[in-house]
Amino acid sequence: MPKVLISDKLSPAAVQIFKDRGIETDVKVGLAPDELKAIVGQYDGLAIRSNTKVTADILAAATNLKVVGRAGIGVDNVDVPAATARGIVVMNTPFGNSVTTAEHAIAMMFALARDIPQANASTHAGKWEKSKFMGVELTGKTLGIIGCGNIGAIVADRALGLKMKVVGYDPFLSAERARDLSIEKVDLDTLFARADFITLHTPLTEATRNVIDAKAIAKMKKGVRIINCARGGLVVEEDLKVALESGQVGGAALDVFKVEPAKENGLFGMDKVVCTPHLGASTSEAQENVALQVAEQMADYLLTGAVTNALNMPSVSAEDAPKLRPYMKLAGQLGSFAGQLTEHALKAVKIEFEGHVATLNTKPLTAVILEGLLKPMVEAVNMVNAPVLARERDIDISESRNERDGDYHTLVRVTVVTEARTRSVAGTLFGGDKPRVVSIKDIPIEAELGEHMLFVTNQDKPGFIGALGTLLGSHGINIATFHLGRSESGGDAILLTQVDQPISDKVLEEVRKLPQVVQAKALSF
Ligand SMILES: NC(=O)c1ccc[n+]([C@@H]2O[C@H](COP(=O)([O-])OP(=O)(O)OC[C@H]3O[C@@H](n4cnc5c(N)ncnc54)[C@H](O)[C@@H]3O)[C@@H](O)[C@H]2O)c1
Ligand SMILES: O=C(O)[C@H](O)COP(=O)(O)O
Repeated sequence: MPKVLISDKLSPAAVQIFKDRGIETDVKVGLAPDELKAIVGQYDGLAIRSNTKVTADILAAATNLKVVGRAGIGVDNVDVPAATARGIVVMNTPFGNSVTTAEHAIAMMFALARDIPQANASTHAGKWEKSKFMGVELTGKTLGIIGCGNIGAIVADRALGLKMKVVGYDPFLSAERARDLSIEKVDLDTLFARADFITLHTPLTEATRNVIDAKAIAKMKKGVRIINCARGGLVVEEDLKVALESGQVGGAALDVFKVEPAKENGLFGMDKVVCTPHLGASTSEAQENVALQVAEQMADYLLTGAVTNALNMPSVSAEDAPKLRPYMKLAGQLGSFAGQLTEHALKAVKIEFEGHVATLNTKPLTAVILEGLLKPMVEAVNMVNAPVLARERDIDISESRNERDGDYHTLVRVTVVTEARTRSVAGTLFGGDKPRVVSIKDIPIEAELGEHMLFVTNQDKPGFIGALGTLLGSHGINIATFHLGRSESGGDAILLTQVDQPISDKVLEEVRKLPQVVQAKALSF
């Protein structure tokens, strides 16, 4: 039975889902890194929010971990490359808290426009400072949205409802999507020049880090109000402080900080600053959504292999997972076959899907093929990190799909280009779920791959098969299956035989010395 650790405060709905799905669940919130490191090796899944830092060090101790589930959006607290390298799937819940966070940004905008937190504190203090708090109307003002993804788009929608003008900067926002959202797409300097309010909704990346610094602030309208409900590192807090003091920035509403938990910060106590402690996602609705989603996704992955919302692996639906299972085996075998035959640097891999398989989600099959292919060359490769490793090695990967049946109802062909040659191997499923190799180097053959195999290319001449059988017999090697193929009579021939024990280097050398043999390889699957 898989075991999951919940290490941040999640709605109890998550525990219930895990329990209902037969997954043992421990809840241990607030563990110090060393405490987490000491126990993480016991678990198959780790469910977190933003508090748990899933570092490379923690992952190194997570010897059984298969999935990290982030109940929320940002995964900047997870070392995703380190997880990928260890074959650990990292998934999030990209939509569960978007509305709630967008509403928080709008609430922050109102708070800034009308000094609500300051007026609230003053009124509670019995001061009745009616003339002190003079706000601004939002109607007719321009809101600049930096990052127009899920949350940015909802903020735009709400702002348009408030009769604001909305300009947006997002290099990945298409003109068509901007039109659909009624956002005027502008460049960053134009946004700075036109916006009365600026709200940030990008992830924290190298491109977005410090996007609001002194230089950027100098390009903004005097008195601009800035809202950050995305990530702390987007704003240079020291520069913001200077701009608030000078009046260049008229107010700032911050839900996120460079260092969290933010117990001390240079902006705290400033008159024009409104702060909340990373509450963007904190509504009962959003927390219920993300907890349910993450638990379902993690349970699906651990129990069925279905992958949803993974950041480092292609998605596989629960419906597709059983259909893909026999193909995963076939794909792994074909990749492994090609990888074990490869003796030179890989330049390109061409993967063709024909017939029924082309109607399925083939991305996971490509990942498994690459895993099999790279295994003889790269230590610790798995289907999660194989595409990354292949890219790092400049291997050109192409995939084609043709839903029409060819000679077979379903076929996967892997063609490998190395510095020395181009070689292909193809396979199908017999009876819907039994992998068979049906062509090697374009020579037809029909073979089931077993644990220990001998693959030989030879000249099609009489006497070879008898000689090989005698040689294997003289070493006490029992032949389980024997498959032959040839391009034409007397031409190139191939032989693939399954034997009951591994073939030693000594036996292989003797096979290679048989007069007709061009190449002989012991393969294992
Ligand atoms: N305060 C909170 O509690 C809270 C809650 C939820 C999400 N968030 C944060 O909000 C952010 C946005 O979440 P989302 O769900 O909208 O993400 P999203 O991926 O849907 O949208 C992010 C957008 O940013 C854009 N982007 C990327 N690089 C950019 C750049 N250099 N300049 C401008 N735009 C760029 C992307 O194209 C995308 O459209 C994330 O960082 C997330 O972690 C915070
Ligand atoms: O990225 C997110 O989803 C938000 O920052 C929410 O973080 P939290 O789950 O720690 O509140």
